[in-house]
Amino acid sequence: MSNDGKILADVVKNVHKRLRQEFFKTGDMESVWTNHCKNVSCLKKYASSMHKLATEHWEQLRISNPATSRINWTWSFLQYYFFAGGLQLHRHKSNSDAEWPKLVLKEQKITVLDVGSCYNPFEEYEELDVLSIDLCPAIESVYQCDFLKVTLGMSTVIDGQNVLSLATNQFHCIVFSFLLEYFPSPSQRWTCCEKAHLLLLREGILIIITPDSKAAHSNARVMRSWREALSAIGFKRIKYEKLQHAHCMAFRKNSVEPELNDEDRELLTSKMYIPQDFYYPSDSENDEKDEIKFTEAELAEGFTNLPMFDE
Ligand SMILES: C[S@@+](CC[C@H](N)C(=O)[O-])C[C@H]1O[C@@H](n2cnc3c(N)ncnc32)[C@H](O)[C@@H]1O
Repeated sequence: MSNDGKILADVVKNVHKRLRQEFFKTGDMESVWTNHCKNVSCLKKYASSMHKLATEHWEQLRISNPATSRINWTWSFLQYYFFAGGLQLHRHKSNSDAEWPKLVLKEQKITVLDVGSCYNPFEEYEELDVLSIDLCPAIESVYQCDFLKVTLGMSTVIDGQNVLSLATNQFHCIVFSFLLEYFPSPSQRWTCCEKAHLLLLREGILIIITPDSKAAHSNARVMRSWREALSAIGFKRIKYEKLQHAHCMAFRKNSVEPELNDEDRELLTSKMYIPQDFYYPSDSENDEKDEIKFTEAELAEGFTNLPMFDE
């Protein structure tokens, strides 16, 4: 394994682990998150490590084996849905009422909100009009924004490098690529999904990509649980694929926001779990459990160092 890749992956993994430890110890998500957001040096180190890991290490795998890439998968799904008849097919399948304002592209561009973008991996595609946001951007073309806290309103407001507010019913697509497992609490994951629903145009697409090097069936229950939760707010999963290192899913916004009471919300939130929510993260930097579950090749890529892998 390249030592550089391992060091970078450890930085990423340890931030996730520390957040989970803090949440386990205190049970107070709000203060854990506030303190995390104030820890600028940690956020910056994470951003530069993640950027380097993705562009210098994972990119090599993308070149040698394009079918492993979450970026390629997303782009190919978006082409199918917006340019090759997918939208029309799913409109027909959903028996939608004719009253829906039809989803149209502006100047043949798909408006994308990439949440937790880090280094703007989708900017390479001309057909995408991407607004990339991150808690701590790794590069200038990504705007600073805490998606958990940002207000949603009538318009998107950007002040310098900061996004202050996001307009509802505006985006054709929202991307959560390796985002949800960053959060130590299911309620934060659920907040993100509810916000995505409000921000998307009807018939728009939420892409969720979550890391996992194991066979598809080993975390099938988790993926099914997420699908059930999202379906309750009008997201229909229309595509699922297990890549070598990730679950890739596309959810279509089929309906407007349903009325949910506190009880519904609590149940749906609990469905947004990940396996590591249920155990205390060990302090050991080189937990043996991590090592034995994966092949040499996976370890070499550093993929095992993202959370879904170290349950
Ligand atoms: C594992 S990285 C994924 C980067 C990129 N999306 C990818 O697929 O390579 C997770 C990113 O989510 C960002 N993030 C975490 N919480 C966030 C929040 N509340 N709002 C915006 N970005 C957030 C982190 O700063 C980090 O850059």
